[in-house]
Amino acid sequence: MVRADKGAVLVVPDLGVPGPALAGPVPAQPTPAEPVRAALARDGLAEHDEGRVVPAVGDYVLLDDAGCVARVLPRSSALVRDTAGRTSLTQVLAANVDVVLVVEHLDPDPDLGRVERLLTLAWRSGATPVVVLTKADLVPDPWGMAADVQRVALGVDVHAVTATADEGLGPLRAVLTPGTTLVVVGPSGAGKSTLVNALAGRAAMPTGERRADGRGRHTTTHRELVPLAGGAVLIDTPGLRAVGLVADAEALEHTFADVAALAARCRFSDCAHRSEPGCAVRAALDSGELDERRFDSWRRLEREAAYQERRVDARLAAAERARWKKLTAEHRRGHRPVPRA
Ligand SMILES: Nc1nc2c(ncn2[C@@H]2O[C@H](COP(=O)(O)OP(=O)(O)OP(=O)(O)O)[C@@H](O)[C@H]2O)c(=O)[nH]1
Ligand SMILES: [Zn+2]
Repeated sequence: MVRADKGAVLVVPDLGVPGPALAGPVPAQPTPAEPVRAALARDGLAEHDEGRVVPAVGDYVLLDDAGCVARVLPRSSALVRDTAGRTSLTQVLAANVDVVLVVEHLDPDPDLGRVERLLTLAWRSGATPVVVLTKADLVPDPWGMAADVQRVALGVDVHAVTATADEGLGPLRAVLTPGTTLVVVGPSGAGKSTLVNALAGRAAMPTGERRADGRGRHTTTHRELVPLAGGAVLIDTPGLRAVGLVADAEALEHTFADVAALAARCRFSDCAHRSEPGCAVRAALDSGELDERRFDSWRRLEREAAYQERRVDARLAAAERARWKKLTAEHRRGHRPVPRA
């Protein structure tokens, strides 16, 4: 699926190419499929394994005979954002993403906390993160800096690049095999568009330099699904750029595998790592094995994840209360309540 619209979605017919054949022109595909409009049910939702959902960019959908969206196929991954909505707890920004490029600049200095945050987001989605450090040409020792970032990006490939001079992009191009779907996340001005254009081999996205109106990306028309060279596909939706964190405990254990391993060695399983005896985390902080910055970053994201969880619980509880209220009211009016399975 290419784009969500009012009551309809734009879909590209599958031409039998492996992977998400949604991108339109790919080199091996001389006749690009034209996107077609497919209507949604009145509630804007479609059947999915886990109940009815809003189709997202990157979704594979099945159409019925009338050309309406009948079903959203199971998602291999989903980038989600927490919503304030009453009905759904999270909003899927992009589905079936294989690779999340976490883009961070080397100049000014990379913000390690932000890298950790975006890695957590990526792990949570089910996609594979890759860190891309941009503007290597502006610093004397990009490799040393990349090594510093690598220490907070455990088990993740870290690349230093100069997209403006097409330097260091080889390993990234190797990732972008046909059918690979990726998203790019990172702060404004990090060089995401420049990077994507270098990877696409053409101006697929407007870069900072060409935006003279000063109004930022929201004014640009989004292609949503951008075909890159080599048959990979980039999902570029406006919401992705400003995505907030949806952390969960599992994703944090992935991003902070080192801290999690230490915490597992604390004497008490509910250790708060403050002044408890036998705290392996404190010991590592004291010896310098774990640095304070990383510990604080972990703490902050843990708190956010816990908050998020409470909010989800509260919303579920409120929905349950509302259901009972309705049943009681119906009962009082003499209707027979219909218990839900
Ligand atoms: N020197 C140098 N400048 C770069 C490099 N990559 C990007 N830039 C510059 O950094 C600025 C911002 O680049 P963009 O690609 O627009 O950044 P972005 O991340 O897409 O920014 P938003 O659209 O605001 O999210 C532009 O002036 C680019 O030319 C690089 O490798 N080296
Ligand atoms: Zn502890």
